[in-house]
Amino acid sequence: MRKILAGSQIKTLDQRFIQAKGISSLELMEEAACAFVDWLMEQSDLRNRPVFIFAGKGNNGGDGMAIARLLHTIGFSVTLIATASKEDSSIDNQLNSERLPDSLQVVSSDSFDWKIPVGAIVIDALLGVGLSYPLEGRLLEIVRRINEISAIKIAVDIPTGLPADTVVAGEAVRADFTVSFQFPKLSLLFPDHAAYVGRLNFVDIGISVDFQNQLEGSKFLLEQGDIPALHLKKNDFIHKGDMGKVMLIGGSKGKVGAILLASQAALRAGSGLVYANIPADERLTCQVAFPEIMYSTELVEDLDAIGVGPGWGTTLHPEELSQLFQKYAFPMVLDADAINLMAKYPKLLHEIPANSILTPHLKEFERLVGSCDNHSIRLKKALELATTYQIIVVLKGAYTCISTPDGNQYFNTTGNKYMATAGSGDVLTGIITSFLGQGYAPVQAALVGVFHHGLAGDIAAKSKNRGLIASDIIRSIPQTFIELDID
Ligand SMILES: NC(=O)C1=CN([C@@H]2O[C@H](COP(=O)(O)OP(=O)(O)OC[C@H]3O[C@@H](n4cnc5c(N)ncnc54)[C@H](OP(=O)(O)O)[C@@H]3O)[C@@H](O)[C@H]2O)[C@@H](O)CC1
Ligand SMILES: [K+]
Repeated sequence: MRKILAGSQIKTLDQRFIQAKGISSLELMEEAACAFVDWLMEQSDLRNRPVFIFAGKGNNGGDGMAIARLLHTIGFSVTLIATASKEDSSIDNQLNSERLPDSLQVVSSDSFDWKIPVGAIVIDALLGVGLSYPLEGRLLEIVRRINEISAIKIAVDIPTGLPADTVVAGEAVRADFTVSFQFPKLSLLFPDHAAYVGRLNFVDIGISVDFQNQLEGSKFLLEQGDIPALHLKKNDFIHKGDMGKVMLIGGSKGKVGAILLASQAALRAGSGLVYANIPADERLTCQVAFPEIMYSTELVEDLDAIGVGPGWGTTLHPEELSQLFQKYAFPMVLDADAINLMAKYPKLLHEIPANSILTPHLKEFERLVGSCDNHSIRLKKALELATTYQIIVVLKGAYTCISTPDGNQYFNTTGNKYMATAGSGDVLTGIITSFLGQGYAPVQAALVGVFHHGLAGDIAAKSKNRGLIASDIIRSIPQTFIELDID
């Protein structure tokens, strides 16, 4: 699993890597520039446009110079706008400046006329992870102008002005695309930075995951390649009892749909037996509509896992949750109104069975821990919640973050904006409950559940776009197992 390194660690890693490989930092920069250009060439709608590259004084600027040379060589019309004098620039920046062919147009930012045609590409190579204070003066002016013009803006490594690990203070480049080298930087995953980062892409510059993982860190990116190893193997002799007997609890009158979505999702994720705990007078209709689900108004015995909360109602007595904690003293999934109930009666937090999985969206989370000014604070509080109560906190949203009792945080890479639709969270509750019931360790159930949920949403979004509804996610769950080659 890829570690998310701090901005300050990237230089160390860089140096260790070039030493171990016996290459120069200039060669690594060339690798990065090539990876950027390869990415650009793969975007068919971005080809054949004039390119304006703004280069700063550090190695991000050096990347910009190398990119300018490569694009010029393959026939792009390139203008390079340099913001620093050669003497002020980093060594590799200077070396790349010397490599620029005479035929490439280079202008100083002080004399640049800002005549950038609509539809042109603007490449931001002003500053990278070396940013050490908020933008000011001339550089701030340049960034403001870049943000005003109507062009396709692509940030190299990180939009200029964004710190690698914390929330932006002041201004930053508002990119349409960010092409980041090798390591995910934490701040690129913050919802606060959506308008700066645009569409995020990682490109490989040859530094292996093993190499990255030699550095300290407790934050990880959860990617497709990580998932198969997290799955339990099922042999050909299993029966439905081996696939877990689970119950979804919630679904008050008028909100039964929430529990039906969760129950169907649990079945589609592989559960052997699924009970939906719903009001008695809703039973008949539901039974006809969804015959694979079993219905009960009682708390069924011998369950392997439960998921509590979707559509449960907002007028519950804390005893109702306390009773579940005592009866089923195993890790369980707690969502929606179960979380709202804990926010109302915080003493319930002390009673949660260890390793239970809470799946709040941002608002539910803030009801629980108090309001947070930004995502950096939210992430800190999520980790605190997980370690204090020895639970797993799944903070839902883009790059859903899973905080674990041992202090790790995992950021999911599947999912899309079209999944922000009614019932999407209920589906996630069903999927995680299903994996818990199948015998997955709670952290595994959360990681795998979040990934499959997002992947099902990605598959559904291909044909449904903004018309995607929660049932489309459920229908796509089986395809996720096929795509990941999980039998
Ligand atoms: N392994 C990798 O990932 C690879 C990384 N590569 C690339 O290197 C980039 C990192 O390069 P970098 O360290 O030279 O930092 P970068 O941001 O270009 O400039 C730092 C300079 O800016 C200055 N400065 C700081 N804040 C400022 C401000 N607000 N306003 C004005 N100036 C400010 C700062 O001054 P100082 O803080 O020292 O006073 C220093 O002089 C990385 O993002 C990637 O693009 C690839 O080439 C190869 C592989
Ligand atoms: K940049």
